Amino acid sequence: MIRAHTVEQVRAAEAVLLAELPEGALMQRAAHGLAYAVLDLLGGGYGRRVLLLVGSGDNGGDALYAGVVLARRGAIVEAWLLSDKVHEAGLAALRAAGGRVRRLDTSSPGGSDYSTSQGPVSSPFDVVVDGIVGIGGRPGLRPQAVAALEAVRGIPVVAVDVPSGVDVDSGEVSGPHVTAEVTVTFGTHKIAHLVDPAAEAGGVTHLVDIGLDLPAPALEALQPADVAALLPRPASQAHKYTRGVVGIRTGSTTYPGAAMLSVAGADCGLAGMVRFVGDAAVLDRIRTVRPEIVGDGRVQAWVVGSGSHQTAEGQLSATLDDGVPIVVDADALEFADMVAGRRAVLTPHAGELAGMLGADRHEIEARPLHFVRRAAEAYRTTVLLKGRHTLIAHPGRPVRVTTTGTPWLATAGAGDVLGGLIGALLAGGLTPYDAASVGSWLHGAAATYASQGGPIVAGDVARALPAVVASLPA
Ligand SMILES: NC(=O)C1=CN([C@@H]2O[C@H](COP(=O)(O)OP(=O)(O)OC[C@H]3O[C@@H](n4cnc5c(N)ncnc54)[C@H](OP(=O)(O)O)[C@@H]3O)[C@@H](O)[C@H]2O)[C@@H](O)CC1
Ligand SMILES: Nc1ncnc2c1ncn2[C@@H]1O[C@H](COP(=O)(O)OP(=O)(O)O)[C@@H](O)[C@H]1O
Ligand SMILES: [K+]
Repeated sequence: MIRAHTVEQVRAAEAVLLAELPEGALMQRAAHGLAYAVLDLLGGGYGRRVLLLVGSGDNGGDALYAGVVLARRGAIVEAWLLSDKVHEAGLAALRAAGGRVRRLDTSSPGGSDYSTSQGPVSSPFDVVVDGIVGIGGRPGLRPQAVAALEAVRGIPVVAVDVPSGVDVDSGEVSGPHVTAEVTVTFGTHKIAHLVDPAAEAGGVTHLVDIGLDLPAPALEALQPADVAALLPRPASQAHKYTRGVVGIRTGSTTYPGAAMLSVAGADCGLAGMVRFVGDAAVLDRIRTVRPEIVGDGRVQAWVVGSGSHQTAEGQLSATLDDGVPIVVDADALEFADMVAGRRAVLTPHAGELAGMLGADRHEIEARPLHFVRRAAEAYRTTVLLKGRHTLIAHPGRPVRVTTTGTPWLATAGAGDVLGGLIGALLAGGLTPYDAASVGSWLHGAAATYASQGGPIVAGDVARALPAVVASLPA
């Protein structure tokens, strides 16, 4: 499991270690981890040109001490100081290691004056280390930082702890911020590493263990071993009914494809049987390609909503009496009040969640974590907000984030496959929270597997599911 903690949690854990360790030890751990990540990116140190952007706090201190390590490996290191106040011991160490230092003229309102006692900016750099702000920063960047970043635009950036300027605890972005290739973080992931839009700004995250002892996380991301452990697998004495039956009430004569794709997601082999309840002509079409699909009967989970058109309300209310968990998707989300407080997974994309909460789609996209939590509280059930990094919220549980997938998954009908898959996992006995997060992980992994870097359609995702399940650790 990848776990992410709030700044407050990190500060508290850090305080315990700071009291135990010699002064500066924690920063040395962080700086060494950072330096080795930079060496990794550059393929070595000797002769490489490294620019450190150094802010006023310990984030800048990390950058300065990493600069020391890099200078000792033969790198040509230059630091641009963005504030009159900097980590003095780190600065002295960098100077002693042969690093060059430029003090930005912070009196210049635009912050664009880089002329210093040592002359104007000259050579380009191989990498920029963003030590502007870390977990102590407020969202946005000051003009000096913006100007410095502008001057080095196009050069790969390694962010220290977080890409400066993002809101660390929400993953929101409300002003200028760094966009990094790699973010090197310490002790644990922060929320901004996993939640968009900040997560996208940080590039690949590299975690350096500094020995923090941390409480339960605010956020978590399943890894293959977690998915393998949660996956419902057939017992040796299993039969189809003990494995669970999933019922699909989706599609319509107008949208038969939605029914076919929901069934494809459900019919991935993770449930014992799949029932389709709907238009007879649609069932006939499904059976021409999937002869194993049966009609109405008892189920352990329902999937309702995609392509239901005007029948969504009736389809949803028809499922309620069974008292089994329900996946509520697409057209049925308008009637999600009906499942408030029940075992359910609501699966909106940003536009659908906007409709449910009376918000604007752009607001949801800018603050997905805030809104998915709000929806889970409002409906007192599991809510899965689809996107590049899908979020799954359930009252009282850490939000789960899905980091599998590819942008090629943004294709018509992919959501129908996901709904069916989550239904199969519910039928297999997972809780709505686990079914949603395991389903979302498998769906993203299947998309990546099917895509191999190229385009895919929704049916390809469903077809790849068995191979992805088979590739999980035993
Ligand atoms: N915790 C841990 O376990 C470990 C932490 N470590 C490291 O320490 C980092 C945290 O250091 P920190 O607390 O000194 O805060 P940090 O983020 O460097 O700077 C905050 C200062 O910046 C300023 N400022 C604020 N907003 C700004 C803005 N938008 N744009 C520009 N400037 C802005 C403001 O100062 P001001 O200029 O307003 O006086 C504020 O005081 C952490 O991220 C990690 O790298 C590791 O070394 C070891 C393990
Ligand atoms: N940029 C992206 N990167 C990765 N996955 C994405 C991206 N955009 C959307 N997705 C995923 O693609 C799927 C789209 O589902 P949905 O919006 O319901 O489409 P449809 O209604 O056509 O089935 C979701 O699983 C979502 O998480
Ligand atoms: K930073």
